[in-house]
Amino acid sequence: MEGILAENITFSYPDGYTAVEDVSLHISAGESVAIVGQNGAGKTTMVKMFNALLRPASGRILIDGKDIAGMSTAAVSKFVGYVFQNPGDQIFNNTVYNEIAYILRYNKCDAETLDSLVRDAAELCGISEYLSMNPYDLPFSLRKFVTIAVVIAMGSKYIILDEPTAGQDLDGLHRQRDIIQELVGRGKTIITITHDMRFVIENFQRVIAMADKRIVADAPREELFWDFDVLEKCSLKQPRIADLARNLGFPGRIISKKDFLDHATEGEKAEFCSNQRTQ
Ligand SMILES: Nc1ncnc2c1ncn2[C@@H]1O[C@H](COP(=O)(O)OP(=O)(O)OP(=O)(O)O)[C@@H](O)[C@H]1O
Repeated sequence: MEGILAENITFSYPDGYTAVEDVSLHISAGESVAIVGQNGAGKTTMVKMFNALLRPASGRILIDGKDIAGMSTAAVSKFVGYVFQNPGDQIFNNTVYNEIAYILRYNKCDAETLDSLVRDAAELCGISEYLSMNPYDLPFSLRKFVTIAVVIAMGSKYIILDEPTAGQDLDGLHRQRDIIQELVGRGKTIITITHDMRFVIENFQRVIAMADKRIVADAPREELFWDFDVLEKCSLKQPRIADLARNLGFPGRIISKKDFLDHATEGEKAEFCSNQRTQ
C-alpha cells in the first residue's frame, strides 16, 4: 500500500518514559496532514519514527508497503525528509549552498543535476540570494527556509515539517503556504506538526489531534474544530471566528473568515470588516 502506515507503534525514551503508546495511522501518498495537540503529547516522537530517527519498541512502520525496521536512517530519509523544529539541530555546513547540496553530494548526484536541484529548492524557498552566505549569519526565520530547501532538493516523497511557522512573520507564513501548495502540486506528501491553528485551517484538510501519547481524533478540519470534547482533551482552542459564528447563530461548521463571510448578511459583513480594520 502506498503511503506511510504505522501499526500499533509504541516508543519509550531511554529513561523509561513512554512518549507514544499503541498508535496506528495511515497517511496516503499525496495527502497533506496537520498533527496538532498539547505540549508533550508525543507528536514529534511519533513523526521521528516515520523517518527512522527513532525506532518503535513495538509495532511497525511501512513506507510504500516496505517495513523500515531493517533500513538505515539514511536510507529511509531518501523517502521521508524531516525538517527539524530547530534549524540549529540540522544545519552544519558553512554556506547555504553547501548545506542544501550536502546530501546530494553524499548520494553521488552528478554536478549539473546537483546544481539545478539546489537552485530550484533555493528559489522555491526564497533564499537564492543567500546561497553563498553562512546559514548562521541569517536570521532564524530564513534558516528555517534553508532546512526546508534541503528536503526539497533531496526530492523526498514524504516531507515532515516540525513547527514550521515558529518564528515566522507574515511574509514567512505566506511563503510557507506557497511552498506547501507547490509541493502538493508536485505530488509530495506534507506532514506538519504545529501549534498554529490558523496555519492548519489555511493549509490542511486532514487534522490529527494527539493527547497523552495517543491519537484522539483524525478528521477533516471542519469536524475537528467543532468537536468540543476533542478540543478540550487536546488543549486546543476553537478559532475565534467559529466562536463568533456560533454566537450569531450561523448554521454549519464555520472555521475560517471565508466560511464566515459566505454566511453573513451584508450588514454583518460590513461590521466584521470594520472590526478587522480596527484590530
Ligand atoms: N530525549 C527524551 N528523553 C526523555 N523524554 C523525552 C525525550 N524527548 C521527549 N521526551 C518526552 O516525551 C514526551 C513527548 O515529547 P514530544 O516532543 O514527542 O511531544 P510533542 O507533542 O511534540 O510536544 P511539543 O508540542 O511540546 O513539541 C514529553 O513528555 C517529553 O518531555
